[in-house]
Amino acid sequence: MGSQGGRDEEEEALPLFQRQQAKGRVAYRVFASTIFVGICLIWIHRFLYIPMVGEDGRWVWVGMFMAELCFSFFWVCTQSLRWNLTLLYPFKHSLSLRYEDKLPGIDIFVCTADPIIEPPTLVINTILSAMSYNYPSEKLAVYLSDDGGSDLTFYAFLEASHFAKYWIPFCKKNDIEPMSPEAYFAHNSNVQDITYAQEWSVVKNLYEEMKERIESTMERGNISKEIRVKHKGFSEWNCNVTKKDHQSIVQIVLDGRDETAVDNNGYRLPTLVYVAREKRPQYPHHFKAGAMNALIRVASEISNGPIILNLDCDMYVNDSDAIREALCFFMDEEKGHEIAYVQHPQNFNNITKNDLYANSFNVFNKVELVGMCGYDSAFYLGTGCFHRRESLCGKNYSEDNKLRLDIKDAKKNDKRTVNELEEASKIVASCSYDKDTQWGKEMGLVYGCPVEDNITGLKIQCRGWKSVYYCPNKEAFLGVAPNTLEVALIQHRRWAEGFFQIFLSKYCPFIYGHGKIKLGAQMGYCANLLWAPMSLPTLYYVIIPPLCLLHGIPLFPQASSQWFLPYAYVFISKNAYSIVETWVCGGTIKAWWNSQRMWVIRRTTAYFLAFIDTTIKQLRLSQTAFAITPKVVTDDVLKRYEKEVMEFGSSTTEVTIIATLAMLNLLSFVGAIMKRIIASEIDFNTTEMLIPQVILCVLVIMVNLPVYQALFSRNDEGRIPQGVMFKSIVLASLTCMVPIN
Ligand SMILES: O=c1ccn([C@@H]2O[C@H](COP(=O)(O)OP(=O)(O)O[C@H]3O[C@H](CO)[C@@H](O)[C@H](O)[C@H]3O)[C@@H](O)[C@H]2O)c(=O)[nH]1
Ligand SMILES: [Mn+2]
Repeated sequence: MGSQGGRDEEEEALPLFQRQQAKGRVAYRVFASTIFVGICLIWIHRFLYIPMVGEDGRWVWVGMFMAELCFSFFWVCTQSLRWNLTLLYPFKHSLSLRYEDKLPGIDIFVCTADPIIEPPTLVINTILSAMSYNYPSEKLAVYLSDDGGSDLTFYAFLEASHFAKYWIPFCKKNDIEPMSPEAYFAHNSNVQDITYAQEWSVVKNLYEEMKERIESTMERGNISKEIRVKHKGFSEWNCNVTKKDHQSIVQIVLDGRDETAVDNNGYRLPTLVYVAREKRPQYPHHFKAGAMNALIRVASEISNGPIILNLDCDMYVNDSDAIREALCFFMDEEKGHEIAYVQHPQNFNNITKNDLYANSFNVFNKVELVGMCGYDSAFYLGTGCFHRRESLCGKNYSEDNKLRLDIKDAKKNDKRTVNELEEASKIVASCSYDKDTQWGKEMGLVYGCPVEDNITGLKIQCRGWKSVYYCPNKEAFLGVAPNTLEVALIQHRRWAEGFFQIFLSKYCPFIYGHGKIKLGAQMGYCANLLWAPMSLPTLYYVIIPPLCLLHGIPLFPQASSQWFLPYAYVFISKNAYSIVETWVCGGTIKAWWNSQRMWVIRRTTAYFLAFIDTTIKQLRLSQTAFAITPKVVTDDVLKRYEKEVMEFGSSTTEVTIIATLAMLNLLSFVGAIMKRIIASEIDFNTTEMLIPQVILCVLVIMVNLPVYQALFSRNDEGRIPQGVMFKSIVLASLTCMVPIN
């Protein structure tokens, strides 16, 4: 007994999580410093060798200098993300030992916005996975916000609530992971394990049948009379309900307080609530931020869990212990009370081997976010994030927040009936509720920005809270990444636009965060916020050097000069480092190459268009819409994605820019060579001076190989349309004829 007590005390003294600085920091800092020296030498060279007035290429030279200054500044910002890598390790066993009977209530929020773009089967898989956590069910409440206001989604939701009674005990008993039935059955199509083979096939059949019912209802496009009579909730959908115009709908489908609401094994079920907040055309609904804020208020009426987990509808739960791990941070006796949120990386279950569209965020997840955590200012990424309700609702940090997590029981004694709770919730979910209040300003997620997550995270940190980033070996959540170029660019355009808006607003981290968050964190934020303006130097670099090559104007020191060294050193060492970084983070070399292509494409298209949009909007002060990323594609497109063939398809501005830039580099290169061949006298001196531009041009051409294929040698639907091809050739040729000096 005595020794047992001693062990407990020892155990009690231990923290619930540990912080560790990554190895190799000193080596990296030395390396980065050498690059910085190289960059300074480049500036000196640019400055000393500006062509004289009247000499060829004076202005393009100045332009190169400016572009390089931008690249340098941006590079310095990205260094802050690598300077101070800090990893966190939670101890979930200590948590169970100390707090198993004091675990707080958790509210899980799932957002969906459109039954076509985000099919209900996808949504309910997320819901079912969230209901099946290894966590006391009566302490879990799962809320779905349906901005599509669709009875089809509601129908699928109801089906899920029935199926949950089989699925949750099945998961808990057999330690099933991932807890999304779709993902689980896709990966385990054949069970050998005899002990639960029978149960397995029963559950699988139930799932398949449910899926079929939902899908056939989706195909029909409306809810049949037989189904309608089965639940009172359907009466909310009368003929006046449209996506953009309807009353609040709140349906508590499962009530966790109800001790008779049990699964097939007799265990309690989590609370399950469907919410479609009121929408009226004359009220702005603020997209996802508005949806989240409505959920915060509705949940405060019903379960009021002190911790909120926020998930996008396509992000299912992959690790059943993720809540417990997150709680280790919040419940740590010494540091826990400072932490506002615990962000997980965004991982995806549909990334191809060589990550064709650079969607995996490998380096971002494993390096840059870890770097932000070093400043206690992890980004909020909008999904896969555990929030402390108080900090999300606008509370400032103060020392005496300590362990306020067990306010959980406050709602246990709530004697209101389900009906009364629903009515109270409808009021807080109405569209006029947050008009002229602090919601969207100081409370909840911030309105008016397409990257509501980033700006909300920044605001929380500036209120004094810390935030942590936790990247476990086993992914806690898995989502769906865009699998066409178009969608990938839509997403990046939205982000770049939102980021740049933040930079230009009063929330610019250097001003707003000054004195509130560390300088490294301010710089880290800006490494994202400056995506859009970084398109300009990038465009300059892929347009001007090839044109100057064509016109015989050298822009770099000749290869034999000593000034060439800093250019070569910076270029080679930076890229070599980035290859190693990708590889260490688990990517292939080809993935790195693909990411270079996407880097050029994103910057010259999505970020550039975002730059223009933002600039125009700054003048007109209009609000940006949130373009939802579609999550399903046709089989044809999917096949090409799996074979890693790029999908260009339609004649968008983006594709035109991509094709034109590729053609421009090709034409300049070929033109330059032809000129040298035709010219009777070759001036070896300029030829040598042009070598760096030849290298640059060849690299751009190589990285664009899939673009040339899509222009000239493919005939599937994903190729670049002929109209775009002609347009790009004409545009590129015209550009080649522009005189340069
Ligand atoms: O009016 C809206 C629009 C979107 N959503 C939901 O927001 C989520 C994210 O939308 P999605 O189209 O999938 O955008 P992504 O580009 O994948 O989202 C990333 O970027 C967003 C910010 O731009 C973050 O909010 C997301 O969490 C993050 O995953 C989805 O669950 C949507 O259902 C709404 O609830 N209401
Ligand atoms: Mn998404």
